[in-house]
Amino acid sequence: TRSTRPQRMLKAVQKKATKGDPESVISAIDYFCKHSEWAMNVGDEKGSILDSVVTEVNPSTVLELGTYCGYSTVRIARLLSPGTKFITLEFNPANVTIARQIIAYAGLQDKVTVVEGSSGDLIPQMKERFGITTFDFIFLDHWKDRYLPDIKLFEECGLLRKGSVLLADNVICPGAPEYLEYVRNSPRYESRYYPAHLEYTKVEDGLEKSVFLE
Ligand SMILES: O=C(CSCCNC(=O)c1cc(-c2ccc(F)cc2)cc(O)c1O)c1ccc(O)c(O)c1
Ligand SMILES: [Mg+2]
Repeated sequence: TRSTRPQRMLKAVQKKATKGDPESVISAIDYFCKHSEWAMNVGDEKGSILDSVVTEVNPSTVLELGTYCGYSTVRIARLLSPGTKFITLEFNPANVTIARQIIAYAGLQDKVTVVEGSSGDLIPQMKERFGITTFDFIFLDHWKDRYLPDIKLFEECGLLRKGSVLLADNVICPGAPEYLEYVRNSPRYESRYYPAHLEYTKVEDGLEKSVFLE
């Protein structure tokens, strides 16, 4: 049967990138998405903003929601200090299989744990299953209608501390209007919008960075 887009993306990485070199894996995926097939990776423009926020926060604990093929996982993992705890959640088992291979090709398999399941089920298990007390940095890039319920879940589960940074992709396209309204109007967050474009297009999109104040 016909291959899937993630499978073709993995093939492009194995063909074009250098094993153990995260930069070449990132470039190979961006090239594939620009010249072969569009895919919903955060991309190079928003990816550079992600890089700068991760570098600024220099987190000890990181959570990514929505691994997809592992592009942003590689972007984040390549910047982390040794000993950082990094967990990424993916709902789709086929994506988990591809992401693990792309992350391993970049040589970053020891830096991150890819967990299959839904954020709604897994977030309440973070403390007991992964020994997390709070997250220093969270990247939201999963179902856009899960951003708001999941940030409330982080609060309820006591997974945020004063200064925790949440960075949300696609707040304009496809959009997360309820999430934006919440973080921009809640006294518990200091929010800032980083304008950019939908990956590999000229369509307006951007990232919202929100710092937990409580
Ligand atoms: O990862 C998933 C699967 S949903 C993929 C989310 N991402 C998107 O939908 C997404 C979509 C677009 C886009 C698509 C078509 C367009 F025309 C325009 C934009 C762009 C992006 O950058 C995206 O991130 C997951 C689900 C539940 C969980 O609880 C969990 O933990 C994880
Ligand atoms: Mg996205």
